[in-house]
Amino acid sequence: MYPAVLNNKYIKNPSSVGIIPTCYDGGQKKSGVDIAPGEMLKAGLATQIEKMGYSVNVLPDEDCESHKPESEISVEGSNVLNLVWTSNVCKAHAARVEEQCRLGNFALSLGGDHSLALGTITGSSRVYGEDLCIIWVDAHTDINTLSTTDSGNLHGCPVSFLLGIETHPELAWMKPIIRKDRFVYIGLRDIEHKERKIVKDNNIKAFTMHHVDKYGIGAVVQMAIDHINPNLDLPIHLSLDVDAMDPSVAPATGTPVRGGLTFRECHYLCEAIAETNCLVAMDLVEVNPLLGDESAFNQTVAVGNSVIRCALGETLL
Ligand SMILES: NC(=[NH2+])NCCC[C@H](N)C(=O)O
Ligand SMILES: [Mn+2]
Ligand SMILES: [Mn+2]
Repeated sequence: MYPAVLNNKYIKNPSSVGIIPTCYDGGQKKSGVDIAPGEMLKAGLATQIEKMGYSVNVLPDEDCESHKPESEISVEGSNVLNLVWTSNVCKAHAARVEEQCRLGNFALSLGGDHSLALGTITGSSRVYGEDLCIIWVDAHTDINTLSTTDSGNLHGCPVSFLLGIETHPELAWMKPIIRKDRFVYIGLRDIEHKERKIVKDNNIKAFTMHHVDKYGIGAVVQMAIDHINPNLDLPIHLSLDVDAMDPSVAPATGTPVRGGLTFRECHYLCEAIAETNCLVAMDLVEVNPLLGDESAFNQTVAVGNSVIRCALGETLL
């Protein structure tokens, strides 16, 4: 079932990277997040990764328009938008992530908004099962349910579905769900009231920016990894929302929140996760090149690409 076996466990340090672009923007309302994968590739992402010694396979962009239903469903007691469309896109994306993981390739998903994680993490969990550990790096918890979401934006909801806190028949393909004790947040600083309760009631480990200030990023990453994967023998999927970084570092994003990770803190975090040799998949989401001026755009695309390289093992020396 596993893509490859080393020491009776997972392949470590895959030598090939599958880049899976899905230009989806229907999980929120600002246009532009869908052009991010193209811009990141145009800025040289694939060649940069090849230069690190990987073989790289860039998959075609998913045709999100073809997944648009003729009509959307409405959910009682919820103002959720684009449920069917998001489900269709993420289901297709999950199959592509699953395939890359089965081939033993590092599955690198480029979004799109963070609703795409409904697909990215389901794809890797089909291969790695309940061993899969998730590190969710974000300003936001993205753990609204269909009834708690005020915005109706599904990019604020994927975690509740991934952890089995929320379900809907339309998303019944999302199996298996992720173990709550193998999920950890880093970088939080904008959590809605109802989300706080969900995080606490479900005992989900969370390192906010308060913890980063108090302990430093080095200790926070260590504690996060110790929590989900103390023996470093389980596969890790990193879901990185660029808004985890401070808006001065990654300005071109739809829901910026001040007080975020510095340039080095986010790079260090990715370097430290790479050092575990357990990383099997990564998502880079919420870059919106249309928000801000040209320099904000270039800066955000470049920082997105550089954190990806760090997660793949780029070092300073
Ligand atoms: N992936 C993101 N940027 N999510 C932002 C979510 C913001 C807000 N909590 C909402 O539910 O709409
Ligand atoms: Mn966010
Ligand atoms: Mn997010």
